Amino acid sequence: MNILAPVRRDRVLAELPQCLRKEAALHVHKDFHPRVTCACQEHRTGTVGRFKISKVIVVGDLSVGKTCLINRFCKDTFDKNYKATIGVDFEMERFEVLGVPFSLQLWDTAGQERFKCIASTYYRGAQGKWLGEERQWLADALKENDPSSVLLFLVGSKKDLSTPAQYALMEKDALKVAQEMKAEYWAVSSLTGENVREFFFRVAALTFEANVLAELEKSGARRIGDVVRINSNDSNLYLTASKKKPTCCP
Ligand SMILES: Nc1nc2c(ncn2[C@@H]2O[C@H](COP(=O)(O)OP(=O)(O)OP(=O)(O)O)[C@@H](O)[C@H]2O)c(=O)[nH]1
Ligand SMILES: [Mg+2]
Repeated sequence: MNILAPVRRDRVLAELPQCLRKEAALHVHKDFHPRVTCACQEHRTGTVGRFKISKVIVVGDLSVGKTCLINRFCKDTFDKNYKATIGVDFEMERFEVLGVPFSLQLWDTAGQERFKCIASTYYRGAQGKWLGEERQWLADALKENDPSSVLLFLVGSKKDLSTPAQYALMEKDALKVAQEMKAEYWAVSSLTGENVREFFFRVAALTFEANVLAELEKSGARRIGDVVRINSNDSNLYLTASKKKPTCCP
């Protein structure tokens, strides 16, 4: 029985959303990895789409706009009054990627120093992150995770506050920082909504892709969709038999 409400039509991804700047992107492929597309077509995505929920942790200095960014995407609202986040909040967002349900838990942490210790306990198991200028955030957040399983995004906030000339100057530096951190660069405005949806869709898509690839890797010889036959008369109790040969995967 499916007790979940259907995924909103505006959270459906049929194609890979593109990066903002090719110079600082996690990858620049036009489409999802062919193994991922194939696995989705053949319903071989394992725990992705069933139980798995990916964690996205938004970190950065106080008042840089973390809460507003999440609220613009999740609730399409914007509050010009600043209310500091205390500890940590979270929102759940459900997507459908290549026909497979996929959930992201968006964790909104406090930028204020005195709440930082609370936030750091939530970093564990995170797969996507957003960072302000302070690089200490990156070090703290990565301490709790295997860096190879984390996707990093460096987001410039409040784009509406700069003139195009000011922005162009800032972007040059930001791209350099993103390259050094091996992060994908984005610039958004929660006030106008510019790039907010594009950014979260890109996060969802790349996280989904990485999860499915990891799942396929894990299944290895035991391909997702195989059946395990148990025969008590057999000295070799566990035999795996492939139900269906994949048709399009290498
Ligand atoms: N002009 C403009 N103001 C913004 C934007 N995003 C956030 N702000 C303002 O910046 C202030 C801080 O925003 P928050 O989202 O609360 O900041 P935060 O990073 O969550 O702060 P902490 O919870 O203390 O860590 C608020 O007054 C917002 O209205 C934006 O895109 N443009
Ligand atoms: Mg906040």
